Amino acid sequence: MDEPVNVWRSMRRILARSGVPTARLWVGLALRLLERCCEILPYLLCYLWLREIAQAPVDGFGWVIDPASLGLALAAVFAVQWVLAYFGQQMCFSGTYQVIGAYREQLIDRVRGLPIGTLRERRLGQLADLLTDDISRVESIFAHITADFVAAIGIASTAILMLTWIDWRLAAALAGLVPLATVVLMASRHLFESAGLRKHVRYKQAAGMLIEYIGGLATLRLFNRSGAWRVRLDDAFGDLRVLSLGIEKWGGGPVMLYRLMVECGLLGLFLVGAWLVLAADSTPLGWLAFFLLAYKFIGPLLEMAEYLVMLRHACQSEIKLEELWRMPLLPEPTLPDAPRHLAARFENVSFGYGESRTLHGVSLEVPERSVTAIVGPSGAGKSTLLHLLARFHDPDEGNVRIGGVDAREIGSDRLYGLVSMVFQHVQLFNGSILENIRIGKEDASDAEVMAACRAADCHEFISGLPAGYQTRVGEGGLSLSGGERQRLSIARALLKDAPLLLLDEVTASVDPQSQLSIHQALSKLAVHRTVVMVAHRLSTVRNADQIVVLREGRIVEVGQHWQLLRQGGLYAELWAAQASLQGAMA
Ligand SMILES: Nc1ncnc2c1ncn2[C@@H]1O[C@H](COP(=O)(O)OP(=O)(O)OP(=O)(O)O)[C@@H](O)[C@H]1O
Repeated sequence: MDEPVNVWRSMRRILARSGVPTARLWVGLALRLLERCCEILPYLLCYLWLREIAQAPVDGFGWVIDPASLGLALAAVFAVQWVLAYFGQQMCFSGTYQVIGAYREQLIDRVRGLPIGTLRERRLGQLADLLTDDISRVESIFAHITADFVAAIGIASTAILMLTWIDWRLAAALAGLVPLATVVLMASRHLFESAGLRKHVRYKQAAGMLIEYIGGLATLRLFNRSGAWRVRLDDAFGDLRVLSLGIEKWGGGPVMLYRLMVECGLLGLFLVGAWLVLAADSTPLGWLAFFLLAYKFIGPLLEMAEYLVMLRHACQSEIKLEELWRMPLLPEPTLPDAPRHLAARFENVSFGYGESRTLHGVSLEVPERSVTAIVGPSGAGKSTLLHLLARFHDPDEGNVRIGGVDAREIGSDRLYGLVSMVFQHVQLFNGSILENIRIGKEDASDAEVMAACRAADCHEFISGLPAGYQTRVGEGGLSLSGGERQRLSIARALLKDAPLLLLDEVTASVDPQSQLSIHQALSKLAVHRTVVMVAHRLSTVRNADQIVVLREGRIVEVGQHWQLLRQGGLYAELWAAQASLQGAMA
């Protein structure tokens, strides 16, 4: 977040991003402005009444002397104020929710259109924070702070107008105080902003550490390292506390200074006013009215300075959301093309996540209805290669073709209709097992779901659960073992019945018994499909039609198991290493 805070720019961006008519919001704000302007009218009426009593009447206002007329006029003012307040608040709130509702919906749609790779890179917690906490801070800009800010402008300007009418010299001196104090407030802006940026960076680091600490707590405790980590975490949050105090100092300090300047000035003006009365250059009534109205002018101005600080805080959330808005979407073709067959092809593909390259000029044929296994040392780029096929990212150079068509030209809806992917870590959603498997095919009948589960070898364990297919899983539901989750995800993929199947280390974290049943389920899934799988355990890919060996982002060998063993290269080395490990463990 390098962008400096600019309240007006943030507000304009929110309104533009929401794309809905904003008339209701503006009318609501105008009504609230009028309501606060009316707050001065009772003072005016009382002042006129006192002038009548003091026999210094104002032309045209003789009627106020009659208490009934005065009471009626006051009642009318209160009624108008009440109506304005009621409709102003209603329209302000409904206008805000309309704008922010649309802003949120468009942002969620935008997030939906981000490349899957980008979504996987961002921490889910961060995204959830942005879409909940930051949006509600942005909402407060229009729902509360701007309305209060505008209302404060209303009352301050009416008060100064009336003061001008009563004694223009004192009013001019009072108004002159404000620009002076505002200069001090503005000068503090850059200090506040740089402290805000430092806090944001430190907050990101500390939040990342906290998530890591919670996620890895079991491991850290096993290694007796949780205490040491706790100290690191305390340090990070300690720094954050210091920076937050810095924000308060630079954010709140200038407001206090502004307040001090305005109040000292006011004191001076009261003394000058009193002196003018004594010198018979002003009336005691004028001085009293000035005394009361000056507070009505200064009070809202002091509030405005505080609202400005609140607005800046809220606009920092808008800037964070703007980063999300600006993330590039997955480009969609204007005229999507349909793949003509089910073979895939990498043509001189290079790709990197940042500055450094992960894949270098990879070329590979994946024949139709075959099983291709990708193996190699850790970090070689195996998963990245698979992800490019599912268009989690687009290559930096070269093309990925499916059925003869560049994956970029297929369009994501059609592409994801063609592809089923089973990951090592299975995401289960909050809901029943039935609902979780139906993600594979929304309109699948119960019988279809059960058939897929039988084929994936999970029908038996699901039937044994207390609520069977209605058992709730996911957050707050039943926790399943790695192998059970894996088989559910295979059932999901079977139900989807997509012709291109991508498997990313699906048996890496399960026991040998589960491995066996997962492999049996996968063999059923692989029939008549083009399968590309990433595997660490070479014994699981022995029967693949072709094995692709990657090292440091380059293909170094391609062939069948026996060919690669005979070749005596990297695959043979990896095979020998795994065999000796198994021998040692047996
Ligand atoms: N989202 C990402 N952002 C930045 N770098 C990444 C990202 N994903 C992978 N990498 C890096 O790219 C390189 C290749 O990663 P990849 O996961 O494709 O390798 P792999 O061969 O599948 O490794 P492993 O067998 O350990 O899973 C690694 O150096 C990894 O750190």
